[in-house]
Amino acid sequence: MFQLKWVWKNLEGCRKRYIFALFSTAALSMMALVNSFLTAQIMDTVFTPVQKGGSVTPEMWSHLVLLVSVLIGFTLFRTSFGYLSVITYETCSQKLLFRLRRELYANMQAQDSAFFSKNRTGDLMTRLTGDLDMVRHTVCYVVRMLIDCVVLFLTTSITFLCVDWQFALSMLAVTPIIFLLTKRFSKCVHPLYVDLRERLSRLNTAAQENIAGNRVVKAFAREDYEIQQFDQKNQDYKKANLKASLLWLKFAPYIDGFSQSLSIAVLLVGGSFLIMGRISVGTFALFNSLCWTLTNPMRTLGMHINDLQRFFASASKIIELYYARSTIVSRSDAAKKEERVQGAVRFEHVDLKLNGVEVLKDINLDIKPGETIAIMGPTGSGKTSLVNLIPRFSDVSAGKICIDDVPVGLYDLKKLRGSIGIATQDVFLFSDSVDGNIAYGDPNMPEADVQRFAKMACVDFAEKLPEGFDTVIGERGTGLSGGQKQRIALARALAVKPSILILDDTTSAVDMETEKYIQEQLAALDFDCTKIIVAQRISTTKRADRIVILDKGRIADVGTHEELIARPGYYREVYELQNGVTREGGVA
Ligand SMILES: Nc1ncnc2c1ncn2[C@@H]1O[C@H](COP(=O)(O)OP(=O)(O)OP(=O)(O)O)[C@@H](O)[C@H]1O
Repeated sequence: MFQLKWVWKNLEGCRKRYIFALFSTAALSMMALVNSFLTAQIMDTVFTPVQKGGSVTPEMWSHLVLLVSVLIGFTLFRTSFGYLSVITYETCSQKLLFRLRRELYANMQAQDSAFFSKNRTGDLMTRLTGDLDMVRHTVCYVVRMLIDCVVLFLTTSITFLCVDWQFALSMLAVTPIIFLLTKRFSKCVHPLYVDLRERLSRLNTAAQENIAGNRVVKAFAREDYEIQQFDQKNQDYKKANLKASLLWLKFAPYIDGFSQSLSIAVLLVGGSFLIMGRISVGTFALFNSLCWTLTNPMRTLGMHINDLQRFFASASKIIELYYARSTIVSRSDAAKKEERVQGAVRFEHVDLKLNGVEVLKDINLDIKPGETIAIMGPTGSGKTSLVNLIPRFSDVSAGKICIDDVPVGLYDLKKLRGSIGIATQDVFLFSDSVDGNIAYGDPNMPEADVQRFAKMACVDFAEKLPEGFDTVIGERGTGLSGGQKQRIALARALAVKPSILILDDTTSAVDMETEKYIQEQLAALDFDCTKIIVAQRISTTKRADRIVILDKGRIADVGTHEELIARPGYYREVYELQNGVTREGGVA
């Protein structure tokens, strides 16, 4: 039920309209009885006397015309009112959908990397599409139908009881059985819909991963395997769907059967009462014509409860996302520094544990403003994890990191990240022009600046693209080589004129000549910038002021290129390996 409360909370701004829509549904359901009443009136006051041999008087004609006119007028009114009601439901539900989509998307933007590693993309997409649509469907249709069922059933029952309680009770006798069956069905179907929702999410995740990784699939010629895997998930989803539908089919014959028995009761009991003269033809016609207003709610209630259970399963998933809070947020007392960050970075006894795995241990490092630090170490030694701590992509488990002597946790997150330019190991470019990608951090960047940073990062190849810097690249755009993508990512990081520039293996796919040019450009930046460069190539690290060697999450050594090649250790080994130098000092 908390799901409905949450929906109500989010209907803020259109609650009055929604209440109007709910009441209009109740009113419309009650109005459904009026036509039958008017028909019964016509029968008892006009048709029956005539059939009994009475003469047709002018009063009868005028009474007939009046009642038929009221009937037509009322039907027109009911139709227009119904139209207004549906429009109100639609506008409220669309408004709710728009708001939820926007808030969920904004909340997702605020999540940290732990959230994205825990939640699969396909699952998040399911929440933002199918699950949200289920919420809209419920607000707009299911609730309306449920109110219609309940009000129609209650008004008809009360009317029947008022007109002839014995006749009414004979018809209502089976209703408790139907309600018990519906309740049982609702209880049984809920876990099936939770399972169905999970299988849909798995299916979407499989499709999304397959689309994203289609090149790997093709490279390993694993299309058949992938189709087989997808088929399996598709089968699972189909089975879960069938299971949920078949459950309704198990209950439906009983519910339908008991509902249909009402018409038999009308004929048997009503017919006997009519023959005995206990009730008029009009009363019989009223019970007969309103029989559907009792049977229909009972027959369809199960289906609407079916939908409601789907809603509960979907809404729970959305609410999880809606209330997900990142642990990495700006503190309320975060310093609102306006001035430019100087770029001094200090690690003090920093430990980092990720999912229980000790990734960094007792890191101590003091980086001065403007210094260039290279970080090197074997795969998995913690280089990326170390640099990720500076913009708070993750938070330290112990110790602290200060920028300009202020702990990173005390910075406003936007200010902190706005002072850092980062080109990550996995280059991601948006489906936008080369220009747009470079100016991502500042969409108002003058074209001259874009060109300047593009030149620094050697994005000269863009001029040869079909539409130059306006060529759309990224997911749906022109294909680029790994090195070209890295250069655009570097230009994007430089373009925000950061106080701290972090390059995580950014030039690994760039040729030596281009790399040399880029390094010269980085050394001559026209703004103050501390550079932290993760690299595996000696050609990249040798120009750094200091080189930090990481090993198994600890700092194993620190020194200049000359100092490190002078002593045995990881750096010298890599140097010798990359330069073809033998132990004895010769060239291999
Ligand atoms: N979210 C995580 N949960 C658990 N362990 C993690 C997580 N992220 C990274 N690790 C582990 O932390 C260690 C350091 O990873 P990191 O990516 O920082 O290494 P790296 O030195 O940058 O490696 P590479 O040179 O291959 O990029 C690895 O053993 C990795 O498996």
